[in-house]
Amino acid sequence: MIHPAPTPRIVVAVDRPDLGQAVALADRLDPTLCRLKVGMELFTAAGPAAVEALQKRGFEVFLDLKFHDIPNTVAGACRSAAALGVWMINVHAGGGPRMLAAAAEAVGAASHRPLLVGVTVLTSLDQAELAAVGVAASPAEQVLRLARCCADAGLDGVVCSPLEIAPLRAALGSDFKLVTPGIRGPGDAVDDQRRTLAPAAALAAGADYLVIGRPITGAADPLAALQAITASLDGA
Ligand SMILES: O=c1ccn([C@@H]2O[C@H](COP(=O)(O)O)[C@@H](O)[C@H]2O)c(=O)[nH]1
Repeated sequence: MIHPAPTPRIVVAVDRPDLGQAVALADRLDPTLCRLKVGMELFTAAGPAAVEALQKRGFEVFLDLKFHDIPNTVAGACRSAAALGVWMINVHAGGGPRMLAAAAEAVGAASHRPLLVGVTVLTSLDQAELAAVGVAASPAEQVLRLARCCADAGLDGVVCSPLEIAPLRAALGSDFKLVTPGIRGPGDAVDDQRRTLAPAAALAAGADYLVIGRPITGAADPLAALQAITASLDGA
């Protein structure tokens, strides 16, 4: 019996300053092993052409622009993003229930419906920095609060750190998508991330998708790094 290729769980963050460098990186990766994430650095430099170039190479694209504005503006941005034919888009959960509902409604009405997830507490934030911006709750408490807002508004899931997966799964069930950046193996530089976990541990905890940038894109051989992480997920 032929088994279909499993859906890639790894989303590689193509944080590159221009289209040429983004395409060069994509050409050193493999769409059967990963999806790609286009974030604000690349999209600001190259726009929709970046999405199109990566899609043409066979990659599904997570457009990570973290929309955060008044409901009407975010709804329009979500419509424009959906029209690019991307696999997933996101908004900041902190935009509030009405903004989240407007985003969900806009995506629901689109002819191509991407997954819509809400960014909870950035994985670069720890308890002290969260307190500095006026949030007294722990990161885990705040993530859960924002994730409930996302679920209530009809979003498909959230972006969270892999450390918060267990309480989110318990509260929001198995269909709610958990997308986790902050992925670092024991030998990796932590960089600016603060709430991190290794790839296999994140998957075993129940993450749906692992967003990984520098541990792959900063490697001398990005494909070898991707293959090694993919192999480490086997059985997780
Ligand atoms: O909370 C968040 C939300 C988004 N990101 C993005 O994920 C990647 C992570 O890259 P690394 O190089 O693996 O740190 C990056 O594009 C961020 O913008 C996040 O890290 N945390």
